[in-house]
Amino acid sequence: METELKPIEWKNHKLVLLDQTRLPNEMVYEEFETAESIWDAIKVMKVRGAPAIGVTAAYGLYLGIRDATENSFEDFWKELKKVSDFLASSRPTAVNLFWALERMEKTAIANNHLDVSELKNVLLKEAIKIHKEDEITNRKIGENALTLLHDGIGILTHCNAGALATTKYGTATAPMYLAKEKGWNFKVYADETRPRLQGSALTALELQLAGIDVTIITDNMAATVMSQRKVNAVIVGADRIAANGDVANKIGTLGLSILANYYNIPFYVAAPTSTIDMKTKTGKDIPIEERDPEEVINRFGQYTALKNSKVYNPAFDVTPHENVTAIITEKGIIREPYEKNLKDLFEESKIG
Ligand SMILES: CSC[C@@H](O)[C@@H](O)C(=O)COP(=O)(O)O
Repeated sequence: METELKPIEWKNHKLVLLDQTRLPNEMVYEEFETAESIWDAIKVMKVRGAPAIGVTAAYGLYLGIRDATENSFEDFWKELKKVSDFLASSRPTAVNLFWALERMEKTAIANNHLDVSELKNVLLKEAIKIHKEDEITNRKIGENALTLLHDGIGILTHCNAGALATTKYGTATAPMYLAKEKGWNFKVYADETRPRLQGSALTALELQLAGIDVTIITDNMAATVMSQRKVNAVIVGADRIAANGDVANKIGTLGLSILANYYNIPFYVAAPTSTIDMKTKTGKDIPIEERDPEEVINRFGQYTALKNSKVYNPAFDVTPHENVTAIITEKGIIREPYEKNLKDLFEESKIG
């Protein structure tokens, strides 16, 4: 098995995605050339994780307008907006999807004086820029996060906020890759993350391939490892952070934050500023995706409950900002009062 996983690649004028639904057993790379197939890849989670969805959607938008025949900007814009709105309907929670599409739209508007063919090239360049920036951003998140950690630490993480959820390093896992580079001795506990098992199938896989000491636990074992003092910090990613610091992330994150607070363990959220949605006031305003009940009751083609069972399957939950020790971004570490400090960060960094 290859040791460096490449979740997203732009190659020979096509988008190549590592099909994450087949991990950890098979490494299958699939090529994409249409917005429709990319919409489907996001929906069925061949590609998943907030930053990775954003990067994929940016390429998807380019692929959706690449063969457009419109000559005037006005007609081209109508087509572009149609493709953008379509891609935006693939998944509702991770704000990076909307952030990347908006950035592509703004790029089109800023270059509306160009020939449509030149404009298409500018849009491809912007998608590639979004892709490349993600790697740099994650490394910076890792460097900032490392200042809060120490050699010998035990870290618990949930879902996959790893390299597979981004383009490299991940967000929650970025300090782990950097700690490994520094030769630190540390242990990671990866929650299995029911129902789709991103923790065991993806996080444990990528950390193991990187030679990082990772132990899988089922979600209901988190309290035990915390009570046994095996964990000194919890680090998770985020799908959307509201302006007041409330964090939407993979279902189960809220429970972990409550446990971490009970056991006095710092609870960190590692995310790029593109995951912070200043237009969403609080966690209550974040749309939470509900997924197919089959994810809960059908495991690997076998029912584990009666087929007609009633099932509730929210894919994300919201952790109130009171439970978050710090939000680690590429631009710095943010603490309470989140509303003020996030506002200052956006104003000082001139984001948005
Ligand atoms: C850096 S990825 C952050 C989040 O997107 C991640 O923690 C998560 O919840 C992923 O959910 P998924 O449903 O697998 O897309």
